Amino acid sequence: MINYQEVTKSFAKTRVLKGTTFNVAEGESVALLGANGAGKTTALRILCGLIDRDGGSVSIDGYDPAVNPIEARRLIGVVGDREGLYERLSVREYLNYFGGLHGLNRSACASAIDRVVEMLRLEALLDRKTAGFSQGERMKVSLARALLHAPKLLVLDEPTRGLDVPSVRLLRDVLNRYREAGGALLFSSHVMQEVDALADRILIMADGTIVANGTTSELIEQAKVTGLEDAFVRLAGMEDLA
Ligand SMILES: Nc1ncnc2c1ncn2[C@@H]1O[C@H](COP(=O)(O)OP(=O)(O)OP(=O)(O)O)[C@@H](O)[C@H]1O
Repeated sequence: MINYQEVTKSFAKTRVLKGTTFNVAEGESVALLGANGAGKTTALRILCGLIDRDGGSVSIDGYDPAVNPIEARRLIGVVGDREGLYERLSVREYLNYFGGLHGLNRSACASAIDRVVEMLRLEALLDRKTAGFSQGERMKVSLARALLHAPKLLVLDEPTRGLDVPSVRLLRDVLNRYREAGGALLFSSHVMQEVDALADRILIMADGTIVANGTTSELIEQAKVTGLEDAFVRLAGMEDLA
């Protein structure tokens, strides 16, 4: 469903992506690991059509997000590193607004909101304005927005950052239910436990390229170590820093 080929991107004179290549199949869950500044957010933002790439090609079910952004965004739900809530809107108003942007009519929007509210246990927050929401509440609302149009692929940038244990468990439960319904996931993370629990396959990013790609056990075997964290450190070339 995702075909990401030889993508390049620079900011001023800094080359961040130097030919990044990976695929994600329909219904697959893939984690993107990399040190701080490796380029994970940049790669995900290009995939979602939020910034332009310099070179290479990106396709989501045949749609290039830079050329067909509306078609591409219909297929994906995005939970970014900045949640982008509108603080003057209540959760209900916010979800209604995004339902409208996705072209859902009034009744389709109402049932989509009911579905995500139930899934994320948002009932008590529904008529509150989002100003002052905690990190966990903000994540839930972002995820509700991302799931509203029942996308085939969810893209999440460090989804558990700043979350307490119950919120992480709720997130994991929602993502597992989404996957059971056939959805694909691509998420970045620094938390090995979460990667191990959620990903079918792991991509390790270093110096602007994907340097390793495999299941947890394949990466451990390739690195000749005993755990995922050690495999990550070795394959990402960070042993001198660790
Ligand atoms: N808009 C921008 N302007 C200039 N430099 C940028 C911009 N966005 C990202 N960068 C730079 O690109 C590099 C990669 O950043 P990116 O956010 O993609 O990394 P990351 O792997 O997501 O890191 P982290 O794990 O810390 O979130 C960094 O050196 C960052 O400073």
